[in-house]
Amino acid sequence: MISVDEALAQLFALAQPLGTEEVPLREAAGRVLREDAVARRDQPPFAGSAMDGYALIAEEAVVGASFEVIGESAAGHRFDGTVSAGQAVRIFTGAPIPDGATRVVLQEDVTREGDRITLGERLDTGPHIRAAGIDFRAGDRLTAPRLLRPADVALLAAMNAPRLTVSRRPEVALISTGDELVLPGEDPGPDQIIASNTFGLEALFRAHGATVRLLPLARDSRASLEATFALASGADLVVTIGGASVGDHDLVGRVAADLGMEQSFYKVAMRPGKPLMAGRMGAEMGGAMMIGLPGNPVSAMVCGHVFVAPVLRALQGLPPAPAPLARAPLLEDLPANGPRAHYMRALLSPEGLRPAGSQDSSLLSLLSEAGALIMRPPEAPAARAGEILPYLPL
Ligand SMILES: Nc1nc2c(c(=O)[nH]1)N[C@H]1C(S)=C(S)[C@@H](COP(=O)(O)OP(=O)(O)OC[C@H]3O[C@@H](n4cnc5c(N)ncnc54)[C@H](O)[C@@H]3O)O[C@H]1N2
Ligand code: MOO
Repeated sequence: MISVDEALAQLFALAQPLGTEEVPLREAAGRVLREDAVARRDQPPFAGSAMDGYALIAEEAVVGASFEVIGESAAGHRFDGTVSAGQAVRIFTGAPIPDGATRVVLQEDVTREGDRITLGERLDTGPHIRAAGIDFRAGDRLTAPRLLRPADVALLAAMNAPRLTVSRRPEVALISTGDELVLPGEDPGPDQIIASNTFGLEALFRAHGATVRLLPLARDSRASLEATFALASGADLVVTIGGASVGDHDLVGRVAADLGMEQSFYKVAMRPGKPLMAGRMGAEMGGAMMIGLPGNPVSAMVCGHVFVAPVLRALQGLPPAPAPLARAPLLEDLPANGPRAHYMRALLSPEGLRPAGSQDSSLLSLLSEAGALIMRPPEAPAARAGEILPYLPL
């Protein structure tokens, strides 16, 4: 059995970054930028007003001073003349500052009669001018690789970058195994259950940028598994669920080996998720990376968060890194941990982390309620309420 860190290192060794494609800006959120985006212009491209008011010469802005309003500068429509002594230009937020003006006085701080304004008692210090290029300059870069968030998309739009080079989406072939499984909406027999983590994992993979080829449910026979594996051909990553343990009907490892899978590891010192396996499929399967998840629903989902999500990020060209952990206070004492890393389902509230009463790896209701997996390293000593513990947000 290897440690979680070793398993991740071996997975990252298998996960070589995929190729790239160009997408329009509107489809860039959630994708990984693979080539630097370069600003085509300064932002703002001119010195602009930060307020609605009057542009004038800063030295003349004293309480009681009076000015002649000689024109208007609005966003998109600059004032073409020059502001001289005793003059002001009506100006609006985002409008270019007219030549000669060095300050904007808020409209709340003046009284206006016809074409004249007089500055009132509560003048602030201004100048309410945004210099050209304070946000970014032509030639500035948003550097790759980078997972593009909505704020990045706004920045890229401002940089006038209408198309971006991003990673191709990894295609995951998802195989669920088991004679007991039926699909949601079907009529299960008395000994059957609904394939569940299949759909949780599909959602998780898609949230991490993948497209998912959802393959038909494979039965617990060599023939069915082989036929289903064949349908995975050409995918970047083959993920199986179930059939990973030591039972007579747990055939995934054996069938994958017969299909030329070169195994990197089997079994990780963690719970849930111990019977995890990974490797690379044979040439006839395109040499795709393979991850075999344990079937217990919580185990499969936990392994999805701890291993598959980081792999999907690495495939898209982000630096290999474990799932990011957060920290929060523990609300109840915890006993010492055993030799395997323990990912404990816990309720996350503003006060902190309350471990779920049962840690049975079949309980999806508890996983759904939990906002966090408390990360207990192997042999962690007992933890007291109030201690700050690392957790994986769900
Ligand atoms: N003698 C031992 N038995 C078991 C061990 C062990 O070390 N020695 N490990 C246990 C652990 S830990 C786990 S985890 C499970 C993993 O077993 P498999 O990967 O072989 O999974 P299955 O046996 O196929 O299924 C387990 C459980 O999960 C349900 N399942 C499977 N796929 C789905 C799905 N897509 N959606 C919903 N539920 C699914 C399945 O019906 C079973 O109830 O092995 C332990 N046993
Ligand atoms: O590791 Mo199993 O994944 O404990 O239920």
